[in-house]
Amino acid sequence: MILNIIDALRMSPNRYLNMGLAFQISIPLTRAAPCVLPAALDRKHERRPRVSAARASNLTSSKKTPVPLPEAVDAVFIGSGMGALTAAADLASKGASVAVLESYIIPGGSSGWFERKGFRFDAGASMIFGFGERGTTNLLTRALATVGKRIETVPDAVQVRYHLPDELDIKVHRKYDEFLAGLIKRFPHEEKGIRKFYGACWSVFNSLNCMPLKSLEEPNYLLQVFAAHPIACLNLLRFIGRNAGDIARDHIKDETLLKFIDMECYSWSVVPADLTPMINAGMVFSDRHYGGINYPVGGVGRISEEIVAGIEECDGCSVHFRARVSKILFDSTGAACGVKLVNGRTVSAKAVISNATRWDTFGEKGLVEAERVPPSEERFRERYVKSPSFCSLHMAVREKGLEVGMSEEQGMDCHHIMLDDWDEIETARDGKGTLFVSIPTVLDKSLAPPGMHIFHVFTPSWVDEWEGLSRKEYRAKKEAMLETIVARLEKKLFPGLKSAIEFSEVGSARTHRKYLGRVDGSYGPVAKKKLPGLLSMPFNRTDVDKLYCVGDSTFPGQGLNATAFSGFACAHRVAADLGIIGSLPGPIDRFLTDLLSRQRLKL
Ligand SMILES: NC(=O)c1ccc[n+]([C@@H]2O[C@H](COP(=O)([O-])OP(=O)(O)OC[C@H]3O[C@@H](n4cnc5c(N)ncnc54)[C@H](O)[C@@H]3O)[C@@H](O)[C@H]2O)c1
Ligand SMILES: CC(C)=CCC/C(C)=C/C=C/C(C)=C/C=C/C(C)=C/C=C/C=C(C)/C=C/C=C(C)/C=C/C=C(\C)CCC=C(C)C
Repeated sequence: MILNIIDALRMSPNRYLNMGLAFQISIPLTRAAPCVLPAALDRKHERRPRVSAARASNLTSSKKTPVPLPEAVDAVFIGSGMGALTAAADLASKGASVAVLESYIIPGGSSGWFERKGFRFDAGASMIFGFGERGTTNLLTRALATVGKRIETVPDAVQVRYHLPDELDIKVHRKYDEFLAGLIKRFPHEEKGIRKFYGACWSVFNSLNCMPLKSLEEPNYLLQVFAAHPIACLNLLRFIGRNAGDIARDHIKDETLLKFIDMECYSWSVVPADLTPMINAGMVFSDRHYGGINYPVGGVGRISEEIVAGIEECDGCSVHFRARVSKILFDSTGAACGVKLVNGRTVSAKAVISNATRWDTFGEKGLVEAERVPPSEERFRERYVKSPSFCSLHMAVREKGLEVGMSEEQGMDCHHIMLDDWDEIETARDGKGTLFVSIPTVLDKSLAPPGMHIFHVFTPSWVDEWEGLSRKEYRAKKEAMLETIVARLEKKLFPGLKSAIEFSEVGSARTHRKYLGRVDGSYGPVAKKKLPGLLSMPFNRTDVDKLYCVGDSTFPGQGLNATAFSGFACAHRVAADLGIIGSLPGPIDRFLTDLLSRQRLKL
């Protein structure tokens, strides 16, 4: 869901140019001293002054003199999504030299942003998990703290309000008891089942939330975590091969309630409960009541801006924009040893980490040449497919015109999910399926001028719907999507919306493909068939020596908090491989890791 570059350049070319130039920064080549890090997690919040996106980008660079791309680093990252930034920050904090190469002009990938006429829009992610203060699952708070950063957030009292068929109007309150009371009121005959299903989610979450979260393919860590938390580990083993739908069906019989649970899963995993791993459901359905959903003041883009600033404060570490990688380089042993950019420049590295999707890394036109793609990637493609992309509407809306629809009962919650017909949940095209609505100005007024709201509305959409159109037809299709979606929202949620819109922009699956560098603009990999929970999702190592993946193509999948986990896990495995942290003796480590991978791949 990202901006149209032509419009962006038309509106403010210098700004984007400046942003690009601001990041032509580099570093000395030798191994760096560890940063003076990290800030304690309980450090007092500091409200940062609001700055424009361009200025904020310039400010993220703590280094005054632009320096060129490094020739060699410990770890080079392809892309700067949340997975890569977390891993880079963690490695930087451990003393490794890192270079992050991002093809776009700002960091964050799906958690990026753009500005128009004094409005700051979130390009993608807007409902943020993992920003809590307690436990170990608050991985975004931790990713920032790794490089000494922290962001002020606004707690959201309601995670989401569902407006579903069968007049199912459910608010997911931050307070668990309030959410449960609302659901039980609607399905009193299923009280026991509801408590059992969501109770199982808590059981998963509590087990995760008591242990340090690192790489599951680092046997030394696994042994330690088993020794320190045996009950929690055994409990996780009980759930790791299961899907949420199976557990829901163990306890619940009412078909409408089961459809609601499908929607609860679909709203973030884009597959129904049957295909949604229970570990992930446990995280999402519990963290929203534990750490809560918290909106970062100044917009979602602040997270990646701050992590970038933190990385750049570490010796030997840098982040580069307009730095598109065209291929991964290999040495004579077949191990990855660096990357080549589209401009012909190269960076050598002891570890190469791809934050591009699996398809963009190993696919037909991917970063790894066909003859080097290992057979395990074929197995991945047998199990996972690309989810659809989204069509996104970004709208600046006058508060005044909306008052008609904003009765106390209707409420102005930040996030809404709307569906008119259960059969349309996954399949409907042309804006007739599930609508996701995010109005971040409900929580943070600073994103828009006084009296204005930001609406980000999106719906699943496939790239094939947008291919083969002339320029005129493409524009007309965007217009038609806008009309259909606004009409649906006016009818059910926001009367007066149409006339309150000051301006709008529509992003298609093609927009996502282009600006996120994601194949077909896909939201991420989803199970092709019913799989044993998370068991067959690849970890960070690949079958190519010294080449790692990070981000939503790796365990545990989509979501900022999930990709932050993959980042921590990746940094841990890479640090062990580079000898930065201790691990079991090499051959034993390799034997155990391979054994674990082989067993998982059979599943
Ligand atoms: N509310 C939410 O939490 C929410 C909402 C929307 C999306 N998401 C999810 O957030 C997750 C974040 O994903 P992620 O960490 O895997 O990454 P990402 O897709 O967000 O970022 C990848 C980055 O890599 C860059 N890139 C790709 N190929 C490149 C190349 N060849 N050279 C240089 N740069 C290149 C892209 O420009 C992009 O910035 C995704 O799962 C996404 O679906 C979450
Ligand atoms: C040996 C073995 C293998 C094992 C052993 C046992 C153990 C130890 C285990 C462990 C495990 C672990 C650690 C795990 C972990 C996990 C995790 C961390 C997970 C996470 C997850 C998360 C997630 C999934 C999240 C997500 C989210 C999302 C996606 C969101 C989204 C949202 C949306 C899109 C919505 C929007 C809406 C509106 C706007 C309305």
